[in-house]
Amino acid sequence: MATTRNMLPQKRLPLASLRAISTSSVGTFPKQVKIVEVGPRDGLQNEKNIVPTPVKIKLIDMLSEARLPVIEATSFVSPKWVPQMADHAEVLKGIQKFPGISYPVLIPNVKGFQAAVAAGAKEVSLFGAASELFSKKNSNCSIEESFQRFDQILKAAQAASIPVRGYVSCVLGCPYEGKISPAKVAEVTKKLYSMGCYEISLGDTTGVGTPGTMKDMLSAVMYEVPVAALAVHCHDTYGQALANTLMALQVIQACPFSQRAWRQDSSSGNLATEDLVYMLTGLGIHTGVNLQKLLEAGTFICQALNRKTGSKVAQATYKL
Ligand SMILES: CC(C)(COP(=O)([O-])OP(=O)([O-])OC[C@H]1O[C@@H](n2cnc3c(N)ncnc32)[C@H](O)[C@@H]1OP(=O)([O-])[O-])[C@@H](O)C(=O)NCCC(=O)NCCSC(=O)C[C@@](C)(O)CC(=O)[O-]
Repeated sequence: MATTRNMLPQKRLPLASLRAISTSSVGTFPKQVKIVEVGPRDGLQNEKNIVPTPVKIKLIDMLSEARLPVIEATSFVSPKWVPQMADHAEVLKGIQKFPGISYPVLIPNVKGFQAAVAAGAKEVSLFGAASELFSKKNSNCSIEESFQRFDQILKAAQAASIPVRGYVSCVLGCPYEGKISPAKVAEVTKKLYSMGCYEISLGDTTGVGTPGTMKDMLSAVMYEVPVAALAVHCHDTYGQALANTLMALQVIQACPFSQRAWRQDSSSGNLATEDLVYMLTGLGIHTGVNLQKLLEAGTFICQALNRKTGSKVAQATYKL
């Protein structure tokens, strides 16, 4: 059975994920954006060598110091599928929980949900796909079967008063199926929303999207799901993540049904959080993130992994 290392694109570190809430407009952009940092999960899950648990914990603590409002800490998936995340319970228990910061974890099924809650998770994220083949390769089930799993998770989560966020992968293309229709993305997203996910993050898993395809996809999804429940998760494999993020911010802000509130989530293969924060700050958009401390967290994980940073802002700041 293949692992996700073969299924998902190789990623540079550090990673960024962003979720935006706009309370009023700055030109055509939201005034405020909520960034969901996914580096400790989405980035480290693809590392060739197992990253030591203390390194993961220190990274998350440094990201907390940088005041990322949401930090996806780990995933309670099968360690046979993703050995990198096998220390999920130790990571979740070992990190400092800063007031006002949430630390959701990824789960694929009820078994993962129960293990996550036992380790102290207060929020979980489930993940589906708009591509049948990707669903099969990532979760060993069809899209329809994944809904049955989600139903079980959402019932268990409701009983435990745990909020559930949803991901839809391959919204702008699939590594196995190629083009994915916006209508299919809208259908899967609508299903997750109607089942009870409070927010759905639309993932450009392989980073093939462009501002054009982002616009078309979002237009279809926004027709079916309230904008306030949407987020985007943009990988940077083709260098489009910042542009796609910008387009998503504009499209959603322009939506007449958005009531000036929407959520965005942009992650990467990988868009560096530093670059994202730099761009948003330049647009006058508030994130609450301390860029200097974020740069320090990026430097820490790159040194720990013996990796050159993928962040242009870090390269420029430190003249790398
Ligand atoms: C879903 C399964 C488990 C199905 O995998 P399966 O092999 O069909 O599962 P199963 O139910 O037949 O169980 C097989 C074994 O796994 C165990 N097992 C079963 N569940 C769990 C669990 N939760 N935690 C720990 N162990 C588990 C289970 O107990 C059993 O153990 P055994 O009896 O053989 O010793 C598997 O396919 C899996 O774990 N997949 C996760 C793959 C993954 O993590 N991918 C990356 C995340 S998705 C992503 O990155 C996209 C995203 C979110 O970032 C957005 C984007 O970029 O677009």
